[in-house]
Amino acid sequence: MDNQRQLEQTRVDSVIKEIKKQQATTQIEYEKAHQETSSVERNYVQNARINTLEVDDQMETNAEVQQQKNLVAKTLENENILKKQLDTLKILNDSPYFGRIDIQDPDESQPETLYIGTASLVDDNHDFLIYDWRAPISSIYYNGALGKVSYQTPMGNEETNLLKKRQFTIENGKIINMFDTNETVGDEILQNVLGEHSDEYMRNIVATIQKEQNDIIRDTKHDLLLVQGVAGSGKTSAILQRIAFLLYHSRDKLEADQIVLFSPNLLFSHYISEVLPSLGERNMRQVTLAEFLKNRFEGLNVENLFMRYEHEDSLTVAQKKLRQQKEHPDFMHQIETYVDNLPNNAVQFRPIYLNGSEFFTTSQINEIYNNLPQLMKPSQKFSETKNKLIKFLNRQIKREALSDWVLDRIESLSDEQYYDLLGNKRRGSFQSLEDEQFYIGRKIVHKEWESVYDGIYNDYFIDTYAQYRDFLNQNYPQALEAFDTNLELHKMALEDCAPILYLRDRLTGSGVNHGIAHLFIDEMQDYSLPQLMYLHYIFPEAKFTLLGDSEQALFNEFRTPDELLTYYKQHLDFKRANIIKLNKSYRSTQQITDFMKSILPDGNEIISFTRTGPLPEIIQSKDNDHALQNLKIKLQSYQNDDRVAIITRNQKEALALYQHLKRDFNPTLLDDSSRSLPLGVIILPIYLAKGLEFDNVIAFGISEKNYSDQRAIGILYTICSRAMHQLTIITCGQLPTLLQTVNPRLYQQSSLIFVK
Ligand SMILES: Nc1ncnc2c1ncn2[C@@H]1O[C@H](COP(=O)(O)OP(=O)(O)OP(=O)(O)O)[C@@H](O)[C@H]1O
Repeated sequence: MDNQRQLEQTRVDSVIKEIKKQQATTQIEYEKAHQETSSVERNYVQNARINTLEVDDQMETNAEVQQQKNLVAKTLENENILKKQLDTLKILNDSPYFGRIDIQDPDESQPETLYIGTASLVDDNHDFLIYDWRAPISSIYYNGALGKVSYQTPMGNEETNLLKKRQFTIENGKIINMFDTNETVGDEILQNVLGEHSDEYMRNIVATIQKEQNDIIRDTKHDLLLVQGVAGSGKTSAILQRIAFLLYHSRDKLEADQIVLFSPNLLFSHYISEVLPSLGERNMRQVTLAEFLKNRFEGLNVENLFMRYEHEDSLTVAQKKLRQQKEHPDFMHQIETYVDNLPNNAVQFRPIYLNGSEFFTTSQINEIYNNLPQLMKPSQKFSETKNKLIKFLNRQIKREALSDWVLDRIESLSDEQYYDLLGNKRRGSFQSLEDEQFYIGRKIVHKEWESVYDGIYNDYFIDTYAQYRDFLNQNYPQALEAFDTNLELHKMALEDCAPILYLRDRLTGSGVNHGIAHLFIDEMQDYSLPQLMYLHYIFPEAKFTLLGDSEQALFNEFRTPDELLTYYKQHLDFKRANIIKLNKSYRSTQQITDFMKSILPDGNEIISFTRTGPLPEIIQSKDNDHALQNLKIKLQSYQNDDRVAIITRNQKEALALYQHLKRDFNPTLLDDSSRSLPLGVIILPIYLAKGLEFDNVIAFGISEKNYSDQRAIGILYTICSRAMHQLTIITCGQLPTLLQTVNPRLYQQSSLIFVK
């Protein structure tokens, strides 16, 4: 192997030489392109500034400006392409590839050797020195055992014989590790990767993608892909790789901003933000459900999952029942029936105002709507009403264009303002001066009445809340009081959001976005079905990839993966749905995984990855003061640059803990607006730790009182599964029942600081 290693190193050296050569030439081209863009931009600015007072000049200027604008866009595009090439070459320069496959095609006499890396590299002879990991042929590196293998190409299925599979770890141009493997993409390299410390940013897993993860990444057949995976099984990693794959696979028709990822919180958005750039791709759009809803309910304080989680215990049985009803798909179907059969006189119109007085009154709008053919659907009537309102408005504008106030305004315009209003028209080119004044006058009135246009375009003439209230009144009168109180307080309950938006969009025919091609939802167990139904309604072209872990359901009731699939198939109208399950947990050491799986009733399905570490530690404390004392002793055992997360059940506990520790340990208390993960001691409630991982986790405040309810198992499981290397549980009082069933051999009990 030593000889082999030498040969491979020689190849690495020559590939790096080629990379450096390409870097040098691309850099020159890039600088040239950059200069060109700057000069074209300068030209553009100058031309745009040219004296626009002379009519002929102005015409010429307009045409030239448009031409220059196109030129700027073109040179900029060229510059961006070169910049992307440079970024990719930089990534390759550090580590050109991580895999090699030797294949023998049936019709070839000689085997062929291919190297696989983050991106392709082609030399002057058009030979591939490196194949992109997303190329069709590369899939056999992740999928195939030695022997006969097949892979998908755009032309159909191809077969070949896989003779060798070799893995490398290359750092700064030197082979650190290299070995041949048969079936899986190697445990040894995976061991090393997983043994490293956690970082502020998630890393890509391109060199060690596992077979079942590869199925998720390369799936292009299904329009609903459900990924159910145990904690730490690489769901998030796999979907980020999937996004990179899709961008490559459909590179002619898919752009990063046609992909939306709903992430669980802002910390998580920050945590995963480096993965795609490290693969040479642009990031997709990212949004949290809370941000998405906040944008759509401007001016209202929209409840988010965290608020709901914090207040969960204060709800009455009746309130919980009502919420369940609102989060049932039937509720959305009732809205459909309500909207589709809405009588004319029940549509809740409201006036459109201009400067405080009614411009279009409710009865005017009602009249337009009522006079439309009865057979039209409400959304058609609504858009027809909109068209008619615009026509009325335009007519009014024409009437107003030569009124006294407008003529006065024209008189007082400066030359510059006048030409601005003329736009592409030429002064003096109108049939008469009155025509020109009429033209300018219309522009002035149009500007002055812009808010009326806005009101019509943005559907302000329908009172959505009153409409929803009417729906509740007919179907759930018991829900009215709470809804009214909320509105008075400018609040909106989370369970009302999707139904209201659905009602509004279905009634007005607006809100639908055909431009989104893929929608990803992480932590899907936290979404209600009405929310998903609404997202499917407004993103009708989007293929959905939903990932989650039923066991980590902090907010909703538990459903098994198969129940979920059936449930979604029944209520979400997708044609080709598929579920992929991941059972192997990669994040934590075997000791931590074995411990956390023993908390779950059916945890046996979880397979731990064979990476060893210390047993989880349970420190029993007799009361809260003692628990704090133990916590402080434990914290002293860490170094300043360790990242230690103390995870509590809720924000109140986190805050109390922060007060106790702030003097001695300078901890960081995270809340739902936090965006980054500093080193040192971090305190956070579990819902903010979703999707994240830490070298060391301390679960604090675990007591029988606090952890005996229905949600306790899911919460404790989620807390424990955030730990990569070390897990400590500090209890308060005797061991809670849910830990009593855990086999004592799976943890170490710290007796040193235990006081009876
Ligand atoms: N194939 C792989 N190669 C290297 N590391 C991997 C692989 N799969 C997963 N990991 C690592 O395992 C850890 C957990 O992965 P990830 O966060 O994607 O899991 P998850 O299923 O989304 O977890 P959770 O649901 O608990 O948040 C990460 O550190 C990730 O880098």
